[in-house]
Amino acid sequence: MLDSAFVSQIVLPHPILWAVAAALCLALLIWRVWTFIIIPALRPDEPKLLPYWIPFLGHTWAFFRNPEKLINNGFHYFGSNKPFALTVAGKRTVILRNVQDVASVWRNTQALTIDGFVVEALGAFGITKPTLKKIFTDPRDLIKDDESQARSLLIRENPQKKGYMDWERDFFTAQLLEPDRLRKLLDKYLSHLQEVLAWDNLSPSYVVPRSSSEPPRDKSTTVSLQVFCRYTVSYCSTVTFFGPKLQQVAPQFLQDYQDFERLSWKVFYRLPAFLARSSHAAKEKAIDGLEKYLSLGEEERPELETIFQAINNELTHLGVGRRDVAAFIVVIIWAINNNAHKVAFWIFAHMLHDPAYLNAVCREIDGAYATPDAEPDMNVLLTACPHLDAIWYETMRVYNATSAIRHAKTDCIIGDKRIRVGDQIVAPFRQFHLNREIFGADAGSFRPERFLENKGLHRAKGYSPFGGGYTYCPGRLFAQREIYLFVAETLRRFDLELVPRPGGPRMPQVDERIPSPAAMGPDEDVLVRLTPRAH
Ligand code: HEM
Repeated sequence: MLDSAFVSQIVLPHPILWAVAAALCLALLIWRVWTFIIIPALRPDEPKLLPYWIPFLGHTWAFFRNPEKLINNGFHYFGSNKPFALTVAGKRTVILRNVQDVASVWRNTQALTIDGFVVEALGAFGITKPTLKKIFTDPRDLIKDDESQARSLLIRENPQKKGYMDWERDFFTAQLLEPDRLRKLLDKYLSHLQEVLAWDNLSPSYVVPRSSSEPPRDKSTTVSLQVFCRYTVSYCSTVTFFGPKLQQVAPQFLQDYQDFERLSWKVFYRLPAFLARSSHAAKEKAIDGLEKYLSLGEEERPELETIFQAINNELTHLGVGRRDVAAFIVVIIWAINNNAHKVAFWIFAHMLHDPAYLNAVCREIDGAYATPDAEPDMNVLLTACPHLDAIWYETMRVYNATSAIRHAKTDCIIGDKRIRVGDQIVAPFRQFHLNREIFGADAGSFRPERFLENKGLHRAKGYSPFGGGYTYCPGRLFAQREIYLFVAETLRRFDLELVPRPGGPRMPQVDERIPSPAAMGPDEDVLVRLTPRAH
């Protein structure tokens, strides 16, 4: 029994508070019925909105925290493959589930554009508003003096008078897909790879110091697989595109860039400044280094690749300041590296946990080297290494959380649903990649053999690890070839062995705590012993 004196002391909320609380609950209920039952019934041609409880906030938190889980919830809730909608940061975000709908989004370049997303992403990386305006303006309105007009590709070689961003897209595609240019880039990449994988050049940044209790071994070393992949890929691509001068004028650049890249998701997902201080600081340092490099005269950095030389020149012609140019280029360096080293990590990690598969890949790769000291034959790597192909396709299927993103400039119809101006459209490719109807009942498991059993599977509709439409990754050929070279040169030089871990071997899983706009990272590193191979 409660003490009556105690009961008399309990202060009950004032009746007015009860009334306010009841009115709020009633208003919320009416809002829910109106928004999620009445409106959908009145407007059957609109994408249905996944119900939520807090007006305005909607699905924002869940979308940034774990978009895949939220989207899966939506798929299960509606149980059909029609587009449905979320409310993210106050905007209607339409999610596509049908491969045909994605194809019609890619085709509809009149109504649907990536520009809004580009502005948001570049803004998050610190590029200033005036620059964001300039890159979408007709260049003839910005480049006025005769000398700049005579030198600018945006004026001279741009018959459709595209704004900088659209011009850059075409330029990238021409530079990175043209066979001769691609071959030259890869020749450079290979020479840097050979230099950086030479035994005496292995970097202390990924070598794990030997513990005093470990028996000394003849010529073998333990490395962190994560850092080995991140370092090697970023080093080789940076020297390929910028030459050794960048390292000379900004010796910290590579480290600063990697520090930034590790935390870049915080910038990309626009975490509040107090939660993303270290990532912004690392980004600013990387930009400092690049700015210093760009301030050299052209003759002092002759190895800067045409692609970046042109970006630097054209942005400068438009009147963009050097700091913004440097920030712009750091974003592109991020696009080049951020996915590639994670993909390489998963390929190595799976092979190390499946020795039979590793042996099969080693045998294939040996066939690409005519003699022990020869260069690898790219043609053999690309056409006569089915196990390497299969593990590449499977890694890109399972570990790539990329999406196609578009904004509606005008109303249009996708999958018989009305898309309105201002809507954001998202096609989450991983949902297609894990679709059992396309990849079989075990679509959720990592099994490269599916690509050996069905040789055309990588051409299946719904398999789009490099996106599509007018933003189809222009680096796709370079990416596949650089990773094949990295795998080939590593396996050719070293015997790879898992370092025993407490509890026995464990294949890392995707780190779900860190949201990823593309290739996903592991929840645990893998330690690998490298021993020079006897040929
Ligand atoms: C495994 C590595 C890579 C993956 C998984 C990947 C994936 C992607 C994806 C999914 C997109 C967006 C496509 C879309 O919006 O539809 C993209 C865009 C882009 N990628 Fe890659 N990429 C990789 C490597 C590279 C490399 C090595 C380069 C350059 C050498 C590169 C340059 C770019 C650029 C410049 C864009 C922007 C395209 C635009 O907005 O028009 N990527 N990439």
